[in-house]
Amino acid sequence: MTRTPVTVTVTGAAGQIGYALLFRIASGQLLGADVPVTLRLLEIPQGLKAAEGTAMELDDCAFPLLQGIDISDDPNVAFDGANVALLVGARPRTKGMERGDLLEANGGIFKPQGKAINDHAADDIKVLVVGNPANTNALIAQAAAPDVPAERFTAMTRLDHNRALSQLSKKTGAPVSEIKKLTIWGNHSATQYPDVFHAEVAGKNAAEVVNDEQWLADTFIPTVAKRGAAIIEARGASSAASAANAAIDHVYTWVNGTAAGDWTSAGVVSDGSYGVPQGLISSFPVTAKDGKFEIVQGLDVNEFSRTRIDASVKELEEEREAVRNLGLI
Ligand SMILES: NC(=O)C1=CN([C@@H]2O[C@H](COP(=O)(O)OP(=O)(O)OC[C@H]3O[C@@H](n4cnc5c(N)ncnc54)[C@H](O)[C@@H]3O)[C@@H](O)[C@H]2O)C=CC1
Ligand SMILES: O=C([O-])CC(=O)C(=O)O
Repeated sequence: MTRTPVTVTVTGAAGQIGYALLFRIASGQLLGADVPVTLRLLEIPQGLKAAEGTAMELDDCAFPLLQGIDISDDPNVAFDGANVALLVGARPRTKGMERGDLLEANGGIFKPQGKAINDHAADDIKVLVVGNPANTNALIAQAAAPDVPAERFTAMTRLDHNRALSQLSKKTGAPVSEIKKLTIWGNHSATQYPDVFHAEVAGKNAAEVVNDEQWLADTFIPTVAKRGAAIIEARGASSAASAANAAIDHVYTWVNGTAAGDWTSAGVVSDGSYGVPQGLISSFPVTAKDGKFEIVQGLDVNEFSRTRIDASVKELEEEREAVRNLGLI
């Protein structure tokens, strides 16, 4: 194998998403079946032993593409030379915690990680933030990395996108492979807006195929937006394998591109498109080409969509204001 290995740093490596993610990265599903990888696992000191256990299991898979595994509790070490960073580890909301407390606790994680990426990562670093609140954590990390182009920081809404694909497939009877151009707008939260108005089902407009605005408003949108909570209720733990799968999809698409005639959804830095204030990390319809995401331009946004996009963007603005007041950005 002659190709230089790609260094992939995963934070929260000993957590449940980490456990579902690392083996797929090492097997070549993140970057491609011919791309060797070196893994860097970042954990807090209490998580190091479990991360070592996961590294032992990775060894035991004898993945041909896996060139090495390093484990650290120091972001400056873990992000050194990183080409791809998956920021999964975050402080979960615990009982009695207000939103401000959650943002502050996560600021303590994502600000130093953003700085470590700024100071130590490779020039081509691509960052995906999975840990919640993902969009605002991505904003905190990005603000702490002034030397890295802002568009290299993204937040994960691909799980929401995949959830929407699956729900629309069930409703219409069309396989997911026949559904194109779905969009998740806004925040990875209950205010997100899954939009089918530009989507296609087997080449036909999805909203016309469904032809049921009440189903969209009362069933589809809340099912997708509240799916995370429904999984927690059913499983007693938050989504892990599906979240890891979406992280794989997000990075694979970012690196290898979107198919012609389709797009995907990702939380990316707004350039002001569709009235989303510049600088917010908001979910948009995006294409990927040559390792870059681009926001799909020129879509008509109807009244039904406008109200919902605005509500989610308003929440993102409030989160940005809160972290600004906390001195995190
Ligand atoms: N954007 C999305 O679609 C989704 C986001 N999530 C979020 O992903 C995050 C991780 O979820 P799980 O793996 O289930 O959580 P988990 O609690 O099982 O694992 C988190 C891991 O992060 C580690 N960690 C905490 N602080 C860290 C730090 N400063 N540096 C390195 N590691 C650190 C912990 O020790 C733990 O091992 C959560 O915030 C969750 O809400 C989950 C599902 C979907
Ligand atoms: O709700 C959670 O904590 C996990 C999550 O983000 C999701 O499943 O979408």
